[in-house]
Amino acid sequence: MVVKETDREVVLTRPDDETTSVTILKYGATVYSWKLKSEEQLWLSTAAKLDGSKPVRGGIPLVFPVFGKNTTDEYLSKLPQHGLARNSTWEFLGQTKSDPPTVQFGLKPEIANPELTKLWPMDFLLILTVELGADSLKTAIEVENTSTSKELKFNWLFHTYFRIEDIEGTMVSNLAGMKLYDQLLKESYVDKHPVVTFHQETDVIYQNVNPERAIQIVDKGVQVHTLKRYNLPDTVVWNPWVEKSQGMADFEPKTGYEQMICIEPGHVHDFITLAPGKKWNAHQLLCKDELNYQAIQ
Ligand SMILES: O=P(O)(O)OC[C@H]1O[C@@H](O)[C@H](O)[C@@H](O)[C@@H]1O
Repeated sequence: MVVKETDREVVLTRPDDETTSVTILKYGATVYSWKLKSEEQLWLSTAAKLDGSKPVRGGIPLVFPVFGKNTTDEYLSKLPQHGLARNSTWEFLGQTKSDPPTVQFGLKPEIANPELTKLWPMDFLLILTVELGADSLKTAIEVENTSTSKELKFNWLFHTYFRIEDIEGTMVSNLAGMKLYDQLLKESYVDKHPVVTFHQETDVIYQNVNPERAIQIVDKGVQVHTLKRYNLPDTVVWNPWVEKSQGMADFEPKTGYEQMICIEPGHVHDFITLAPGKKWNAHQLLCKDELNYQAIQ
């Protein structure tokens, strides 16, 4: 069977290749496993909670309507870090296409986490579409402002945890020349390094990354993941390294930071504002591609 639904999750398998599958937890509509020919592509903490008691540490948590912890907006500032989508149980809307196998999940205030919608009383409809290609995974989001009178102000981000072999042998390409905000230094500057490498905690937001740029994760000269984006101008690059991992109870093993890198495409530098009745769409495509070092224009 291509789509298997249980109370907790949905598993989508390629009809032509049962070793290629994606598993989506209804809580947060969180993709927490994507296997390509039996090989896991995403990192998931061994202490991740999959029982709905907290957002999943790993996979692809969804960040909406706010990235990080807001301190200025009247309503968004009341929400916890990264908003309410990853801590709400979504509705499984079913399979929408057989080739490539595609499923959808929906979230609206009536079913979202009531503790959180109380703090952020807005009208919205989110539709997440997950499409399992032969060697790719596309996650697409549509945000609709279902209010007839109020604007909807939000961030969106796919918090993608990629599985890698060894963080110190890994580099991320095609972000050179981009302006970034370093969340640890609290400073903005242009990244002049030809590639991003990792030797310590990293938490940066690249802004307005040209949509033509495919971000590539390269392990000792070999492309292991390629990330393409639509309508997601910013990219967060995060690795907690030693100390920060120690402080996260759901981050295990403690050496797990060596096998993960978060490359998170989003719209987070500023807010999207949707007029009543309007929709906004974006997607990320995780795939494999030739190594392509793109020149800075
Ligand atoms: O622990 P959380 O809420 O899942 O966040 C993890 C990280 O998410 C990243 O997106 C942020 O840039 C980091 O600052 C943050 O630490």
